[in-house]
Amino acid sequence: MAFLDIEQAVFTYPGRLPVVDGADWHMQAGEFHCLLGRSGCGKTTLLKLAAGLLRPQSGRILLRGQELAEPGPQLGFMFQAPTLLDWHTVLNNVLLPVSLQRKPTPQDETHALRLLEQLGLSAHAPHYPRQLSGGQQSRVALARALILDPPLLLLDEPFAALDAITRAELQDDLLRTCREHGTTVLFVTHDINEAVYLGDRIALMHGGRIVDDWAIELPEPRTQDMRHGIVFNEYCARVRAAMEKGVA
Ligand SMILES: Nc1ncnc2c1ncn2[C@@H]1O[C@H](COP(=O)(O)OP(=O)(O)OP(=O)(O)O)[C@@H](O)[C@H]1O
Repeated sequence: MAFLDIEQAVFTYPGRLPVVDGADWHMQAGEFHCLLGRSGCGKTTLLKLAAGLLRPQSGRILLRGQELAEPGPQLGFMFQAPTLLDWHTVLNNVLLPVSLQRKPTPQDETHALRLLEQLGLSAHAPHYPRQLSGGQQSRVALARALILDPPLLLLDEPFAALDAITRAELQDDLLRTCREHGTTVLFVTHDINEAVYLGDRIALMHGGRIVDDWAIELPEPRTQDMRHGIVFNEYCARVRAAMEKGVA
């Protein structure tokens, strides 16, 4: 039994051919999994199945061996747009998942402030989202996704709208924070370089299925200078060739 098992999952939007068509994917606890595939191949749909936001018409999604019925506090989400609430401060945005369940305690506030500190945002806790840059807003969204210490974090191209340098900084923040918290991560991207940098494993989706799942054996912690190394670029070339062929 893995931490998250997707077994023969099938999902079809009404009036369409199946988008997810017998996908099998198994994720071990504490690993960083990247889901890579061409645009429109069904990555977001598979992520929503893994989150319990959609139910498969056949097949099963098992979290720690239990069939997933609906999204719960065991899951943190982060999407491409930070989707912060403009009328709440940064601190209250981070606390939102707590507020939806109960009144935040002083301990919750301390936790939120610690996450903001880890992400270099301490000074912005009393500010409003409109006073922050795009990269800072993404960091707030990441802190919000982590506030309930979810064992599983699902991210759908969260850094796609950011410039290259901010994106690299956020990638390092994400890796460090998830390692510290022992979070299992499912990260959707169509950027090969990003997938190789972040992933312990990369799953390749094509034709509604996972057609390959590679272990990326780069040293830990990852550092930006690895991107220029031979091994890193060999991984990128291998993954690109598989994506171009459509199969591994
Ligand atoms: N709500 C919906 N209703 C009908 N079809 C949908 C819906 N959502 C997605 N699709 C279709 O399902 C297919 C897969 O979409 P999905 O967003 O899962 O792909 P993706 O790999 O994440 O794409 P991208 O990389 O471009 O974000 C696409 O053809 C899309 O048009």
